[in-house]
Amino acid sequence: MEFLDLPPMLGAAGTVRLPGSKSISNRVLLLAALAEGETDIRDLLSSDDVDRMLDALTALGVSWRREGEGGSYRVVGAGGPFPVKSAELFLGNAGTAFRPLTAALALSGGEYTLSGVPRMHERPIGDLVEALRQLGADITCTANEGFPPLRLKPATIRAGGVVSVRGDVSSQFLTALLMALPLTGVETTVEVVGELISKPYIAITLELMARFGVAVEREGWARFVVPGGVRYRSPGTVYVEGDASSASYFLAAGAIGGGPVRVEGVGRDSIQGDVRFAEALQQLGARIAMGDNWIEAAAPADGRLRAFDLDLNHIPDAAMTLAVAALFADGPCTLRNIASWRVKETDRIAAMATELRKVGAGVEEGPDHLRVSPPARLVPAAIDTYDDHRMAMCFSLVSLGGCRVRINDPKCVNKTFPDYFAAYAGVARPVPVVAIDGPSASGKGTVAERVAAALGWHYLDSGSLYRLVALAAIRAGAPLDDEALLGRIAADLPAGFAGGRAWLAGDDVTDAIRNEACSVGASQVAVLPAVRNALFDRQRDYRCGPGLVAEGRDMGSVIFPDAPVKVFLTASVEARAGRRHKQLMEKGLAANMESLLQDLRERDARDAARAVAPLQKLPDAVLLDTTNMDVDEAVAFVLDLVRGRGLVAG
Ligand SMILES: Nc1ncnc2c1ncn2[C@@H]1O[C@H](COP(=O)(O)OP(=O)(O)OP(=O)(O)O)[C@@H](O)[C@H]1O
Ligand SMILES: Nc1ccn([C@@H]2O[C@H](COP(=O)(O)O)[C@@H](O)[C@H]2O)c(=O)n1
Repeated sequence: MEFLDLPPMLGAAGTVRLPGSKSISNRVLLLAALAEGETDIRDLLSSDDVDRMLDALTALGVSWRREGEGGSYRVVGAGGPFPVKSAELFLGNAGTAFRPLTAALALSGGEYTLSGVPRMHERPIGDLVEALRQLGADITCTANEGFPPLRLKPATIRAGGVVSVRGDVSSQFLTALLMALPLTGVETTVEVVGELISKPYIAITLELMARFGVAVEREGWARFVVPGGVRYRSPGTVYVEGDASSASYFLAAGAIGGGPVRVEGVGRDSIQGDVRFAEALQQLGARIAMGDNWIEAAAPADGRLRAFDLDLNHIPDAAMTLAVAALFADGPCTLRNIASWRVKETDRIAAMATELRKVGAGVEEGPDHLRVSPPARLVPAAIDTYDDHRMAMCFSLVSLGGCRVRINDPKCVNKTFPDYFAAYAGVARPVPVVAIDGPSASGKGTVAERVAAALGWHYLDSGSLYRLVALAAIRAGAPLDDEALLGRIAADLPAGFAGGRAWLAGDDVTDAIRNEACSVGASQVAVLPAVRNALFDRQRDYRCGPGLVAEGRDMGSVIFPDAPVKVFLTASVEARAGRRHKQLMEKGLAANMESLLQDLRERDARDAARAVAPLQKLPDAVLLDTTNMDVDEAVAFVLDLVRGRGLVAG
């Protein structure tokens, strides 16, 4: 399973240019394909779901081409039903392609099959099929009645009169029917059975149909009259707005992470219902500003989001972002009227509940609601994403709680926002790390500790952890090459640092772990992958705001590969042996230059030669040779690097 590790973040601020709206992109493509004339589309979303629609249009004989590298496309409309009368279409998990194409093809007089990924075959389509059958369409659900795959055959379409369609499972059924009906040329009334959900999506449909020359009359949200004798006509050029659902992650990032975060591409003039996510965020206390084509969010004045209890039926997609924002609220939060989540890319109510619990939240799950109680402290977790782009994008926000989070299968964002994580990295500010690696007795510990003190940051002496494992093993009489046993000792190590001292099972072992046996033992246990794996997350947990200075052998290569400052601190082996000799003498301990030299050479060789996480200077690490440098100079050198990277002021 591929994964992406997001480090704990200090906050979020900046500007994001949004990708095109998925809902608008796929609707505009279909309308342009059915219209008379050629349509220039600007800022079309580039994503898996849009690719499925473009592939389908090609298979159906509609000519289109991409112009240049951006989102500019030209579609040559068919001026009515699709010209190709027989095709097999694979539509992935793209509901915005599957449902509207089903309706348009059912009225196109050809023989077609439509299928998708297994999850698509679990997502209901029976209400749409039923409505199309009322018009005379010949549709067979080839596996399970009411679900894809579908087989469509030519049939005599009896348009006119009244067609009823349920509106309480997915609003896409009504969208599909409305967009297809002008193909019949006969005035037809659509009556919605049950309370229509996600009304803003129908508003998008009507707005876009009007731009393509078909004005639908509506009575409330229950009756829609599609006129007869009209055809879609290209409006010439259509601009696709930025995706308002995608905006929700960045607006929430601004509200949680300080902000301001500005999204460009949607604003006051948007036709997308999900812009109302900004209003919801405002009710949580976030400070929101809006222009015609942008929205900006910043944290509440007192820094903490307020608990909420909201009906979110009108913004079902963006509402998922609120479920994760609830982790940062000052009390339990309730999301109501979200039953449609159950039939989306995954059962989003169940998935959200499972993953929120992993990060420590208390969650009550109902048929159409979620109640989220924020944890006192977020817990690092690996988040499963269920092949659902929104799960991946929502849970990236956990990192703003100063908590690292792993996103499994991060490429699922390709469905709507292939560059999501790059965009998130553009606004989220990771807790900075200065990684100092180098050979024994080079002065890493001395320099790192002083740099940390100067910056007011946390300090990690990773070598001490290997020393503690060695000491625990020696005390337990464990052979230092028994990998399985040593791995268990490292995983359950009852050790820590407090008051500048190292503790093992309640004993102060600060001096004990520095003795000869522990020094040699540490470098022996450090070659064992089971030991290194067991200490992996333990070391990463030291990364806390405002920053961390970490020293060892693999800080920059393995534990904190994204550290903005990496230093390889070294000195000649003679200088190092001399320093260690002086250090030991000052402590009143016996020391012999010859044996110190030999010991350092052996440890260096073992550290550099081991298969896992060997000691090495990485290309992105700055070499700091302190052979002829004193401690003050070395510390000043590292502090200059930190300031030069803009990680601290001054
Ligand atoms: N640039 C320097 N010039 C002179 N002495 C130094 C310098 N840097 C460190 N020292 C001294 O060298 C000794 C060893 O340094 P330190 O313990 O920090 O090394 P280390 O790389 O962390 O070692 P180890 O890997 O064994 O933990 C200390 O007494 C320290 O004061
Ligand atoms: N990141 C690290 C740190 C240390 N080791 C091993 O532990 C030994 C003791 O480390 P000191 O820095 O306290 O000398 C060292 O010799 C290494 O073998 C490591 O592998 N990775």
